[in-house]
Amino acid sequence: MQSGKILIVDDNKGVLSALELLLQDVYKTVTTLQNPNGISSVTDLKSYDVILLDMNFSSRINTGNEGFYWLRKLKKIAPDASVIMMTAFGDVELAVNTLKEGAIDFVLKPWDNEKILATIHAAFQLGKSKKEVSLLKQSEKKLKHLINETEQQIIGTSSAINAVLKITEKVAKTSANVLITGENGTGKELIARAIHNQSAQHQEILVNVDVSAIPESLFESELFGHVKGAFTDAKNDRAGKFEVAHNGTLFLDEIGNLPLQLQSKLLKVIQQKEIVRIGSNKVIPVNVRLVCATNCDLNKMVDEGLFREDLLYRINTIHIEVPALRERGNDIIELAEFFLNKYANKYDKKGLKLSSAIKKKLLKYTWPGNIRELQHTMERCVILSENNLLKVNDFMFNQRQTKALNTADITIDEMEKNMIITALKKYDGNYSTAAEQLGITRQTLYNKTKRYKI
Ligand SMILES: Nc1ncnc2c1ncn2[C@@H]1O[C@H](COP(=O)(O)OP(=O)(O)OP(=O)(O)O)[C@@H](O)[C@H]1O
Repeated sequence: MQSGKILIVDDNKGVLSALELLLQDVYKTVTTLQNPNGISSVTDLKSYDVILLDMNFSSRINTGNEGFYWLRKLKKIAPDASVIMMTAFGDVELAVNTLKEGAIDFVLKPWDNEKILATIHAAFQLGKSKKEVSLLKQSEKKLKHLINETEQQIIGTSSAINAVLKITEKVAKTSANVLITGENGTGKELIARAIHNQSAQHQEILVNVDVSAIPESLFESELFGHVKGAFTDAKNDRAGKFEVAHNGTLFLDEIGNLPLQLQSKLLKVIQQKEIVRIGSNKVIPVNVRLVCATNCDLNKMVDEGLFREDLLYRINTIHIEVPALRERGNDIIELAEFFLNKYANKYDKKGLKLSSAIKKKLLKYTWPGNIRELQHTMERCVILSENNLLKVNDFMFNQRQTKALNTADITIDEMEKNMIITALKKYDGNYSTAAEQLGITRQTLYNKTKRYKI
């Protein structure tokens, strides 16, 4: 027996008892109503899965208008109920019109038992699917909310960061594509998330893609999806990141690392606002707000033929440059104290404070790894601290950098080694660009990294 609830509304007693008899062995609850005026007093009307509704109640004038009237009333109270109209007069045109008003099907009287059972069953299944979809949508909404909840506070009051936050707020409300640039660890991803969270699509999700982490051979599949059997490892259909981000924000991090040949594929999707999964020929429209980030100089890359100019124009309607930490003055102390509290709580070491000597040192240091480096420095310091007042000795700054700053104490070889490390770090291990910046050939750079065991 099906668990469904069926309501039959008909002024003909014979019809009611015949249908009740037919359905009571199939569905758990079968309720009959002879007078449609009783519809509004059925308190749990919304809980009915299927409602069978007669088209003609005032027996003399069979225009079907009463059916329309009661159908509208029903749909108002229980918009999700599956309503099947019943008409004794074979007036198919009228019955078809009820479909436009929200009925899902109609049956003609006298009915064929098997046919009416099949119609009711189909309506019941449809209602069930609709409820499932609605439940899924609700949990999707909750999930999206949870995903977006990772919103993090942006610390800092310097004019440099304030200018960034101001433009972030302005651009968030538009649908413009945004390019965020800045050194590693300056908070580009944080800014991308802030744009999404202040945008009209904040209820939807932000999909984060680290372009440099995707092997070239998988790029298309990751971004545009594939269908089962499209290639050896395609065991199932899979949506790409563009589809997942539909109606939300797609954050493409490290866009400067995208190989040229893939740049044209990305450009096509951005221009056409549609994707085709690998192995399929079905065109799927995608509506995403694009935010890209990079620590590369894309204009320079365009000049060098490494980045498509037309793609650059597409992605940087608005350009936000996130300043390096060393350009944010006292934000360094605000951030250091923020991370100090965070890790003091995490490692249960409350009451820690920064000495004025260490504050001076923090302000003087150049923070090549920016906020990420400061964050790690503070975590290490909290773990290793033995007193409440943190002193210079508690801090372990990036050895390479501190040495490089104090050039008087190091050899030329060490200086060269530091320069190579810094250049490779700056260009994310890209030998060609690092070699160019250092003014040596790629081969020389390669030989030197081997010699210095970098
Ligand atoms: N203003 C800020 N306030 C608090 N935390 C910050 C701030 N800026 C950055 N962070 C934190 O610093 C870390 C690095 O930030 P993020 O990952 O956004 O930098 P990024 O510029 O995207 O780095 P990458 O270039 O390496 O991708 C993160 O843990 C982030 O939460």
